[in-house]
Amino acid sequence: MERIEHRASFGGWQDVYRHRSEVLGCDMTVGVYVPPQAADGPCPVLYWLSGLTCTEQNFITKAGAQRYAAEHGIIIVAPDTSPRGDDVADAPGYDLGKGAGFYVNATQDPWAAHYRMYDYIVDELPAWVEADPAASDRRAISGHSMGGHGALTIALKNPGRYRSVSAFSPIVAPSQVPWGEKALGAYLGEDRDAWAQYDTVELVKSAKERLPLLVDQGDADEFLDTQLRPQLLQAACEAAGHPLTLRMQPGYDHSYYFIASFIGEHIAHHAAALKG
Ligand SMILES: N[C@@H](CCC(=O)N[C@@H](CSC=O)C(=O)NCC(=O)O)C(=O)O
Repeated sequence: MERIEHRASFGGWQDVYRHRSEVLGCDMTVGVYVPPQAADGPCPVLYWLSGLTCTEQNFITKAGAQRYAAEHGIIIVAPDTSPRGDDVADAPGYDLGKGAGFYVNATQDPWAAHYRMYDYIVDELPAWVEADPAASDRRAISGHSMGGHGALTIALKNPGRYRSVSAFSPIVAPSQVPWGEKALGAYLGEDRDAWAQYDTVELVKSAKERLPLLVDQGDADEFLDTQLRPQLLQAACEAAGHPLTLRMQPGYDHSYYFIASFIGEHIAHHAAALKG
């Protein structure tokens, strides 16, 4: 493990680490914000999952989350979005391969060798984080777009592991939209039954824990009707009796300007759950 960035921020530290992932078979970079409260004892951890084309840098440089993490005493862990390296498979488009891991465990060649982002986020990354005495095992999870899909599916598939979950502009039904059909088809094969285990709209039907979902969605989002389709989540939650707060935010697009506008409210939401 190597610390490759270390910058003072709101009384704490915005760090970036490179560490070996055995699950992914490559080195990974991870942003870790450590609030000032960590000097006095372990702090809860919010895991942030970024979207297509992102590395750990997008969230830590654009979201403005450090101010709120420092206010509430929350560590924020923001990993890269796929395995990396010369021996890792890739594809020409921005929506498959490097930068587009979709938070699944791939079963198909050439992806299966490295693309195990689900296991990395659920198990290996928290084990690495929680080996540090600054971090507690009180966890929350959030993300944007592909990362919103990751946060929602991971929380729904792991009852009891997270105290709260939220998402910005998530892909809620990857089995029904072009980004998801392309990625799940490549990573999992053409059997659509295998896709359901990574599809929020499918997972809410039989969720074992009714963890409330907080979702913010801009109504001027360029991907709203083609890739995101939050009304599918609303209908699935209503049918299943799953608690959902879906906030359509007028005028906001898909960018980090949107995330920066509401990240403080999301961190306050997670802080309330993490304190309890
Ligand atoms: N047309 C874009 C598509 C990539 C894009 O918009 N990525 C979003 C996430 S989309 C869903 O996961 C993003 O977060 N980009 C990084 C940023 O800093 O804004 C393209 O070709 O890049």
